[in-house]
Amino acid sequence: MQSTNIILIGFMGTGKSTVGEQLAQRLHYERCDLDEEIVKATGKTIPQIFAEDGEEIFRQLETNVLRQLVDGNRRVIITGGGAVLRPENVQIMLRHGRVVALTACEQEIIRRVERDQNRPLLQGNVKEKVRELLQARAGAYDFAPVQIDTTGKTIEEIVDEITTA
Ligand SMILES: Nc1ncnc2c1ncn2[C@@H]1O[C@H](COP(=O)(O)OP(=O)(O)O)[C@@H](O)[C@H]1O
Ligand SMILES: O=C(O)C1=C[C@@H](OP(=O)(O)O)[C@@H](O)[C@H](O)C1
Ligand SMILES: [Mg+2]
Repeated sequence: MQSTNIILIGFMGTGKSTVGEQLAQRLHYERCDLDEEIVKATGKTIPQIFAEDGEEIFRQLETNVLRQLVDGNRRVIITGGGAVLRPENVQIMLRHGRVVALTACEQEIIRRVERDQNRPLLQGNVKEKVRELLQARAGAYDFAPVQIDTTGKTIEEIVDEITTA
């Protein structure tokens, strides 16, 4: 595998943060998580940013952090599920790394995110929110040349697939 950045995209709960950590360890790449960098930069949690500043500010922070992180090499850049919504971000990703999309079926996504309170867009009826957002974002992750279905796979199997893709 060439030395460059690997950029993980995918809907919430597809395992970007979990897989990214193992992938970075395996390849001896630096692990960079957009959400974590935003939290560090603002001193606020993600739900706090959404509640106090709104989604638009969060999206701007996401773009700013993405721009900074791609300016490096041998990084596993873990994005949040909505980072692909800005065409500007898609261009940055394609220009600066190998973009890998993780997918999972709807039931599996719901099972994985159900008990997590950290996703402001999924508060309330999680099943309904996931269904609505999956529809609204249909096709948004298709631009990645590598697509990996994570349903029923272990993290190790997914990392294997990414490193051999
Ligand atoms: N392949 C997998 N099989 C089972 N559970 C998984 C898998 N990948 C991630 N998870 C679990 O799903 C939840 C969401 O994973 P996370 O890595 O936070 O996803 P994302 O960053 O894409 O939102 C976590 O509890 C994680 O342990
Ligand atoms: O899909 C989204 O819009 C979001 C996904 C989250 O990251 P994960 O995909 O890691 O859950 C986080 O960035 C924020 O809650 C918004
Ligand atoms: Mg994540």
